[in-house]
Amino acid sequence: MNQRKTKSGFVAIIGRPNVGKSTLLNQVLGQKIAIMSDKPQTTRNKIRAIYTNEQGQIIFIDTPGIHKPKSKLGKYMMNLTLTTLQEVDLILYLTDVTEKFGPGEQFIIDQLKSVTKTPVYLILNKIDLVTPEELLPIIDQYRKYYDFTEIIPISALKGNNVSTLLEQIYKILPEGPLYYPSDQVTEHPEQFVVAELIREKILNLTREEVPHSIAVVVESMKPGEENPNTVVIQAVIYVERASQKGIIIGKNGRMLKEIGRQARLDIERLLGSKVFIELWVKVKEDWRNREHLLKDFGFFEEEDI
Ligand SMILES: Nc1nc2c(ncn2[C@@H]2O[C@H](COP(=O)(O)OP(=O)(O)OP(=O)(O)O)[C@@H](O)[C@H]2O)c(=O)[nH]1
Repeated sequence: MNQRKTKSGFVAIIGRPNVGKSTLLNQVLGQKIAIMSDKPQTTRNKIRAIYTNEQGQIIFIDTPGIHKPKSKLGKYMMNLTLTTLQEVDLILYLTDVTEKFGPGEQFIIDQLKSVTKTPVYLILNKIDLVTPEELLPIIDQYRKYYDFTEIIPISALKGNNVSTLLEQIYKILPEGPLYYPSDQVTEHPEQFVVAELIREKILNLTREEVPHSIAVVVESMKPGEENPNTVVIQAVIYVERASQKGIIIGKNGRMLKEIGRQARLDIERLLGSKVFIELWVKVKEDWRNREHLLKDFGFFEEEDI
């Protein structure tokens, strides 16, 4: 058979918190796999989303973002991100066109200059919120600081120009095999996605009262004993202080129940089966700064695997 050659490669998505990285991944894949929230800094792990079409396969790496690290965990994540950027085929630097160019963007560009020869596409997101006249000076401003291989304005939310972006990505990717089966959209085990969905519900429902430092660990995910077509999930929500535990549990357990209910609906959609969730809340003080705890939460150096 005369098989057409496919292209494939790894693409890192970087950008300041809240610029729309998760929204873009979800738009590309058409399903909910990366966490979305209107709060900054909710993506902590590398989420790999896998897009396959007749041209080939794009493996997206959603990095935790580049910013001045404040804690040990922050420093760790920053190193993880910088190492990743050396290894990928392309970097998508996502920015929010409604935000003024400031020190945050300058910091990212400085890092890009110092660490990598990987081509960088500047992706100007949220163009649905500005006029074309407003967009041009923004493009000029970014051009002054860095020689981007491409500059592509999109709206991740509305889907504008996202197909152009995909074409431009394929343009730069080398010929290569499909690394993953074509129906696979994420490399992470379902457990990770489930934990992220629960975390998303907590952040959305508790608003400003609970910090992003909470962690969710799915301890088990098994078919139900009575009905094997159902899935029973047991997960622990880790907080830093007892007061946060109170907020998450809520009056008469109402908040925790609502978190579980909303997460269940999303997870049922993800897994395509009926789901039961049991949630616990535990206090682990100041886990951000305790190295030995990082491993518990799945933060480890690549060499350790
Ligand atoms: N109007 C508009 N809003 C957008 C667009 N893309 C993302 N948003 C909104 O911006 C907010 C942040 O989007 P996310 O996708 O969570 O951002 P993120 O970069 O993944 O954020 P972190 O996970 O914190 O790094 C959400 O409220 C999105 O709905 C867009 O193209 N247009």
